[in-house]
Amino acid sequence: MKITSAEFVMSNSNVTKAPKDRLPEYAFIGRSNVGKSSLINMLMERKDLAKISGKPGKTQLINHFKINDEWFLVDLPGYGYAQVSKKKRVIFQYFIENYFKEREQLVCTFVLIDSRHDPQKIDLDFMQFLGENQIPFCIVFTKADKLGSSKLNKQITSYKKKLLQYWESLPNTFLTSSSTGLGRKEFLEFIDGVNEDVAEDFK
Ligand SMILES: Nc1nc2c(ncn2[C@@H]2O[C@H](COP(=O)(O)OP(=O)(O)OP(=O)(O)O)[C@@H](O)[C@H]2O)c(=O)[nH]1
Ligand SMILES: [Mg+2]
Repeated sequence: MKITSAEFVMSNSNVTKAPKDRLPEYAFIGRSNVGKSSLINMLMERKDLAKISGKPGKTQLINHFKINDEWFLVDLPGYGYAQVSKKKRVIFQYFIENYFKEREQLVCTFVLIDSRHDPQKIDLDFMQFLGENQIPFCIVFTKADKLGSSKLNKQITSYKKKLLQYWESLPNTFLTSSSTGLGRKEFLEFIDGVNEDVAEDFK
């Protein structure tokens, strides 16, 4: 897929106010600081389409980007960031949960996992939530540049093994680095394929 346009449409904290266009939508979610916004910029080949920060908790709203006038990409706040006050955290969870439950256009969710980390309860719980709500998802391993190739392979293999303790089969997985562009082609090809598969439903 060639990216011909990528425009920021709106930010909000209420799914009912999200764009009304009937276009297939892809959401990016994961722990704070895992690299959601960076991955979006890497995919779109734009430096600061989505806002990035070294400090966790940068993205605080549901951000819609319209791509090629054909599909939406959604940057979401991270979960599991302890420094955000408890009250705020509850609100985050509520509007994120609502987004996933209510957004009919959502065709696939990308759950981002830092390649260096072992499986963590919060991510496994989130995947469980998606499964229970019949929301299709893929796993995206991020920051692949931070590990040497043998350590990286070992880490990914053991992550998948652990997942198979909870799931009968593995979802699609992607290995990415926003620093090197690793995984960009496969990722965009995947989205292209899903867009074609769902085209009938969006007519
Ligand atoms: N080396 C390396 N650093 C990365 C990569 N992706 C993200 N980072 C860095 O990780 C930090 C967090 O990146 P963000 O893209 O803001 O992460 P986020 O998941 O959107 O974070 P929140 O919006 O706070 O939830 C930044 O300092 C990025 O530069 C990557 O692939 N490789
Ligand atoms: Mg972000």
